[in-house]
Amino acid sequence: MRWRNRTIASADFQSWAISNPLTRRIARRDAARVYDLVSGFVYSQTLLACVQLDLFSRIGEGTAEIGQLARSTDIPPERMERLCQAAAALDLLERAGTRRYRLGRLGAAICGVPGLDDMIRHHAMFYRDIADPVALMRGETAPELAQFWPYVFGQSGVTDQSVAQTYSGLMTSSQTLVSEETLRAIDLSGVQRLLDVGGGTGAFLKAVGQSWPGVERHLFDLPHVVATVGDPDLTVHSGSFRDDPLPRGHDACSLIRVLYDHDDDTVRALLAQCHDALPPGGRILVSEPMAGGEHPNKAGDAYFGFYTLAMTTGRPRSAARHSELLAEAGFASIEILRTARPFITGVITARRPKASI
Ligand SMILES: CC(C)=CCC/C(C)=C/CC/C(C)=C/C=C/C(C)=C/C=C/C=C(C)/C=C/C=C(C)/C=C/C=C(C)/C=C/CC(C)(C)O
Ligand SMILES: C[S@@+](CC[C@H](N)C(=O)[O-])C[C@H]1O[C@@H](n2cnc3c(N)ncnc32)[C@H](O)[C@@H]1O
Repeated sequence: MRWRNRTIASADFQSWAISNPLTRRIARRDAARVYDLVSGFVYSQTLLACVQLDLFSRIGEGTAEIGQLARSTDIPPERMERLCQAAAALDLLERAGTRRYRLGRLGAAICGVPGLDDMIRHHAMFYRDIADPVALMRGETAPELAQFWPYVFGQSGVTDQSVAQTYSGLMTSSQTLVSEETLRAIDLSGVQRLLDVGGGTGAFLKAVGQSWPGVERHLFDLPHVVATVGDPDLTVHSGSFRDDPLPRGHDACSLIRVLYDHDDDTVRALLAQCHDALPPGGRILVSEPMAGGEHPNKAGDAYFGFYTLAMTTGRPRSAARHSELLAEAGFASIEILRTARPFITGVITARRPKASI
């Protein structure tokens, strides 16, 4: 590996490799990947500008002309053209003639992902937090994301409904794909009563109701979060898993995008609580984006690694690490399930052993 890296790092080797028919393809591909890493933040900001200016919905299913887009967004036409050309280069838009554009494949896909628009908008804040990544890593900054998700710090005293609604709204809309992936991976047959711990406003349980209508659904979350739940089909329990016991009488419990918000001590205590609250044979389900461990991945290790750093709490964990923590809490029959889009979520299930230890 040392020899490989010394060779690739040589400028002479690089110019030889790009013109040699045998190595040309790999050299070109790696050079383009390096270019994308170097300039990726500009691509993300191009996307943010499109979203902030509502370009995709302004264009809709038809086409739009530069002058029209410029007027409706109050951007000078020459600059609007620059944005549209940049977006077309990224397949967000497509040229539909001179100075006219339609949605590109990726622009159309973004319109179809529930909540992605809001997720992209809130990245303006995340982007400011990682502007000086070294200062962030040294803990010398006061990241805004830490203020945006107040519940993570156990601020159950947060009573401001507008704060609760903003973050619950983002969480709910971003839940659709997570539920979809999770429910595709798991089989809930045999489950009679499911408790969704940290279930937010009940988006996952709503999806469970559609796929598994026989399952009785219970939600546990902080008081100011459950205050906004109005679904009569859900039984709502309010409390904090840090301070209160979990409700009993369920044969399964789920933790969807909950563990990565917290440090290992909180996770250990929460898993132990889930174990105690379940009957022997009861199932636990963990679903959240996961780090790759020995095979680091972009969503878990890069995106959520930095995201949780900016939140100043929590960390993404690999499936192997989750399995260790589950085993430590007394769970057995641990299964790592495959999802079609692991960047959306990874899924693990386990059981409290019948002869409990
Ligand atoms: C039909 C024709 C003509 C051709 C067919 C060709 C074809 C098959 C094309 C494919 C088109 C297609 C279906 C594309 C679909 C694309 C999709 C579904 C893309 C989905 C992308 C999803 C993304 C990018 C999701 C991003 C999610 C993020 C960034 C989530 C962040 C979550 C956060 C920050 C949560 C925070 C919670 C906290 C605080 C950490 O607890
Ligand atoms: C990242 S959100 C996930 C919400 C939902 N499961 C989803 O995937 O959309 C984490 C959830 O954990 C809840 N939570 C955080 N700390 C909690 C605590 N101490 N007790 C109960 N719920 C808590 C939050 O209120 C929030 O709804």
